[in-house]
Amino acid sequence: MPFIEHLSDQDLERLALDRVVPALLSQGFYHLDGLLGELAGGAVRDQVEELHRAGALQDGRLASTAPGIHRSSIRGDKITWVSGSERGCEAVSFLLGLLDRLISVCAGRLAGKIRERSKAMVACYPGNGAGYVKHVDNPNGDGRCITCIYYLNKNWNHTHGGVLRIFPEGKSYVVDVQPLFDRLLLFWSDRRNPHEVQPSYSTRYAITVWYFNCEERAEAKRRFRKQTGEQ
Ligand SMILES: O=C(O)CCC(=O)Nc1cc2ccccc2cn1
Ligand SMILES: [Mn+2]
Repeated sequence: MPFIEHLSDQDLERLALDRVVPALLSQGFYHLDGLLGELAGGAVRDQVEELHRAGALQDGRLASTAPGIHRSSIRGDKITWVSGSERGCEAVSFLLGLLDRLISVCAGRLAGKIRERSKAMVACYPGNGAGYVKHVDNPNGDGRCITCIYYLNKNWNHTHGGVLRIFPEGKSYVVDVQPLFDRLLLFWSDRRNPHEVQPSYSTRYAITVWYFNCEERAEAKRRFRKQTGEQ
């Protein structure tokens, strides 16, 4: 089913240059509503729900868990990684294509070469009060430059919790973002944007991709090869 092109190339360019880039440069984060529209946004949500129903979402891994600390007290999401080429992920692929177009226009105005990204991480907080403790996505220069999160939750309100709270570095205020349907949030992945997911009391779906700064990514790979003794 061909999706209605909700955003033309010109719309995307205007969005990138007039809103996303200025916000990233001045505040370090930006969110917008109505990215895909009801039809395509709904199709993405249906495909993510189907992944969940099919049991494709597993407990999010942790780098390390201190003995006696149960993982879900740190990170209660269930995730899977998709490239978008999988059967049943056509709408996710459409979203990723749109994000790639948006970021490539932004990249022309931002420092560093931003040309690659991660696969898409599809995440579900099951609504049992689990969240994700305050953390920085890229604290040590692993190459991740921009975090893009697309939210899928219809009829979400404050009683459901699940707010993404950003603690912008060096600022006295916090930024609360509700995980609303068809909402896109972008922020610098490094120490400028520690963030947490507050306890969620309803099923909370999101898709995250990380865009890489090529030089930082290449340097991180060199460091990794040196540490692991590979030539
Ligand atoms: O769903 C949201 O609003 C954001 C949740 C979130 O921060 N997820 C997340 C998930 C991660 C998975 C692997 C490595 C680093 C990660 C950092 N952050
Ligand atoms: Mn994060």
